[in-house]
Amino acid sequence: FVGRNSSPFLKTSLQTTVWNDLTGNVTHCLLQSDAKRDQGFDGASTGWTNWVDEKSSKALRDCLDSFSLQCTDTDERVISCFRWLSKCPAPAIVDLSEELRTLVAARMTQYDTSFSNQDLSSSSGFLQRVACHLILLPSGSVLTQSLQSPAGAMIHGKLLQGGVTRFRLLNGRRTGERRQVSSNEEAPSWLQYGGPERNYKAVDMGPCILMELILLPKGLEFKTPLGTNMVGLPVSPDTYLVRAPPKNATESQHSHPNSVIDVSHWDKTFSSTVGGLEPQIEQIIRRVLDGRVLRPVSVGVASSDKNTDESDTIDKIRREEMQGLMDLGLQPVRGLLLYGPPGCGKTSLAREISNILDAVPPKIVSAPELLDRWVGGSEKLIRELFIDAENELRACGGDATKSALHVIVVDEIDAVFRKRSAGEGSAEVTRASAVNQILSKLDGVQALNNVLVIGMTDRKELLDPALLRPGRLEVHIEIPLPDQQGRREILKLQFDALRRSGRLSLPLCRAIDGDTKARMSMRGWPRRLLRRLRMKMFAEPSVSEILDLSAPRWTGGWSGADIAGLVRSSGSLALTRTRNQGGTIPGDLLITLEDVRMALNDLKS
Ligand SMILES: Nc1ncnc2c1ncn2[C@@H]1O[C@H](COP(=O)(O)OP(=O)(O)OP(=O)(O)O)[C@@H](O)[C@H]1O
Repeated sequence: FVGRNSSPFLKTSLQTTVWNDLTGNVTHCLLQSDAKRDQGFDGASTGWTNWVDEKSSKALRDCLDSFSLQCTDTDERVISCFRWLSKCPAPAIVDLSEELRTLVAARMTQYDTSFSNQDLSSSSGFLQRVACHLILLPSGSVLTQSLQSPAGAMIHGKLLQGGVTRFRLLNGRRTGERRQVSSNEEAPSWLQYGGPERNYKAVDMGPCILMELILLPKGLEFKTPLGTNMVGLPVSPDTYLVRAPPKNATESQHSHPNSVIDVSHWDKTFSSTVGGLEPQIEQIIRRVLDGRVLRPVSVGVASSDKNTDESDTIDKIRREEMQGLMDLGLQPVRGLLLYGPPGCGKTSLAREISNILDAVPPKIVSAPELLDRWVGGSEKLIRELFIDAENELRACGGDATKSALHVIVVDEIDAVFRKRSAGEGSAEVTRASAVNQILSKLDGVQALNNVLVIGMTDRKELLDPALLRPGRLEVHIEIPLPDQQGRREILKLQFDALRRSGRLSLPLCRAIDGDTKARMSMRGWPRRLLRRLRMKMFAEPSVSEILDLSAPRWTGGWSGADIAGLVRSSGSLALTRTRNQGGTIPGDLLITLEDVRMALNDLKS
């Protein structure tokens, strides 16, 4: 796409190709609507929306419908800009109004010769009635400040990536909610009118990008920027908005960058976010990831991003190696199932895998979201999950080695993809056809090799056996309750931020690390015997007894989520104590072993 500082680029490339139709339609819509208003349909007197010429507004939306956001260049700057757009870390708006106005001004000369590019001051009133921006929302987020346009403004919207729920705010309450997913042609553009505040919430299935094109009635002008959400592009803004590629798009147009990923540190990256799962991580790397992205020929060379020649060579070697494996019939794994008791880190691990693969922003959905009450609705939602991968594979001429990897994470997979039965209830029929749909996408006639599906469940036994067979979710990895060593690692991870900011007392730090010296010492055995006796007599343990928090006596049978709960509970107890003692949070907050002991009692009772 094009940002503020990109005028030279905009003038050379976009003017003639990409935006031509759009600017033509914008200009036409404004002029036609003005003419309608001049004929007496004054918004102020007959209702604000009456000034709009519906026919030209519909033509403008049809034009928007054919837009999609794609990276069509192999230039590193373009790619990084594209990645930033689709992985924007916080809700943001990229303003494109100036670019659009320049093009509309050029267009206007065709209608009116007094409207020249050199003298925009006379026409600025007209141009100031047009605005266009991209709204970027990370998964599940909303704009920090709602948007508001004057009553009567025409707001044309188009979803370009992900999913969104759009709503209005009336007296602080959300109304008129509409949900839309997917960035393909099936997500139609919409028209809404200004007046009340509006906002957007990204559906929890990955980052969302949408475009708003706003036209104001005569007499109104855009003056102020769109508030605190506004940002500029952080990198050279040379990524473009293009029309959907023709079906026979050539390979060179869509050669997706196969980024060089150094996988030699993956195990360390994983273990910095999830604890106690080394054997499982080792299995995932060996059985799933190694076959996807090959280990670098030389780590030293691979990490030197600047040297493009060397990176290209490595990329070439990787592709050849990947192609060699494919020729031998060694297809990469397309599906991974993580199963085990709740709260043991399945979701955290899946998120980590999809982040590490760093190809296309992962789509993360909860399976119940895929159930739709309308006939064919669930199948459509499932197809939409795979549509980007399908489009890219088609653009690469069906060669998966040239396509980026698309990761799809489906949580609570048992809610939908359970064993099909002969039942004839409508819910059963919907579920069965949803299962069939995903089966065909994973390993049927429409199987996609550029996809990795990660399913998660607490109830593996409920899943349809056809889904679990080799070729589909073929690697099954159990994420069990952590053992003592695992609990110690999770405790260290969960307390890590507090420890690094100096908020943990020394005895607590020792108990987290497991005071092995004290445990192993034989000298203290009479005292230990006394302690055990006291434990039998009094229900509550004393602080001095907690030498190792990971010991079965304290946290035996706990999951990672339980341990995270213990940390939260201890923190809030310390917070209350500090406030009651008149201390300040930045200066005096210290979590002690006594806080943890009380939290243990609370959680166990
Ligand atoms: N192995 C672990 N290491 C670190 N933190 C963990 C681990 N397991 C769980 N947690 C903590 O527990 C929380 C919940 O974990 P997560 O959602 O990954 O579990 P889950 O197995 O997917 O549960 P469910 O099956 O109920 O969805 C995480 O946010 C994390 O804080």
